[in-house]
Amino acid sequence: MQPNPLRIGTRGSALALAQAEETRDRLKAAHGLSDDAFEIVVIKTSGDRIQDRPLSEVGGKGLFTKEIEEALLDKSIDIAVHSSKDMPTVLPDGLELTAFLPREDVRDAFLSPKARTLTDLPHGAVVGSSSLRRQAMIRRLRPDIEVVMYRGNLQTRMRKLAEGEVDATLLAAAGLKRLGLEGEITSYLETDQFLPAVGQGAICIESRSGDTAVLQMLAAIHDPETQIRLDAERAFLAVLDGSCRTPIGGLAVLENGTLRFKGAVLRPDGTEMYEAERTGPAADAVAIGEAIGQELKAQMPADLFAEH
Ligand SMILES: NCc1[nH]cc(CCC(=O)O)c1CC(=O)O
Repeated sequence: MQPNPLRIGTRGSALALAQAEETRDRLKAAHGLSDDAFEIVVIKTSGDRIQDRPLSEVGGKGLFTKEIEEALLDKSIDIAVHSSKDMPTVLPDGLELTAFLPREDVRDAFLSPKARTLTDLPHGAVVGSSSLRRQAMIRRLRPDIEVVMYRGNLQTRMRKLAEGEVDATLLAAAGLKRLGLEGEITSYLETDQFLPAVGQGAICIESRSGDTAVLQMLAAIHDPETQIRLDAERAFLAVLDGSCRTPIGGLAVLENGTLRFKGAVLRPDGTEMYEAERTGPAADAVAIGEAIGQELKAQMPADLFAEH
């Protein structure tokens, strides 16, 4: 039994809170604990403060984790709950991703009051997205569409959509499902056409290396399959030095101990895409992810990620 409550650090957005609560509820169920065994500590990050510019302009990944990692290191929290998609590939010394929850839907969702799918949108329609990957993939599939920058939390984005500021938007299905907003999804973008971001749909827990009490507690809610998939995806991203400036997609799936990995890099304007795919034993997850990263690096022109 924990003498002191386990302090769970999280950002304050509705999605971040839902993820922290899901983690707490899984820990409660696994260990037969009550709510008083936990304290959810909300931490405001630089990423939450900056709302008016694309994340790729202000420094990208890391913006949503820095202040939370400082709280882990100074021991004002015990664990941090994150969207794996938002995690940099390199963590500060002394911190590790020590657990992954079972992965949610990895797909991107299409939301529009005007058309059922991206393909059905009228010529010249306006689609809102702040993700360079989604922007590039939309432009690749529909060069006629105007893609506009679209930030803000989920609720803000849905309001802008309802008010007709854009004709459609793309969001991670996982986030909408976790918020009980699955009903807002018009259709799904299948992963063979529209490769998700590395880590999409996976909640990860970060804690201090060697904090054995916490590690023991987390072991009961950890999903090893999600970890294997994320090991491959994060190794892939690390080779490409992926940040929010780079349109990159990557997805690992596991079938009977075999890992299948597909990665893609795109020119931001959607005019070029380079893809690679490979299968191998789950035990080689990191090597497979790295190999795909190297393969794409060798294929793609050096200026692919240059500003346009
Ligand atoms: N970058 C924001 C972010 N980080 C994680 C999710 C969704 C949840 C997930 O992928 O686990 C989202 C919102 C979105 O992309 O629609």
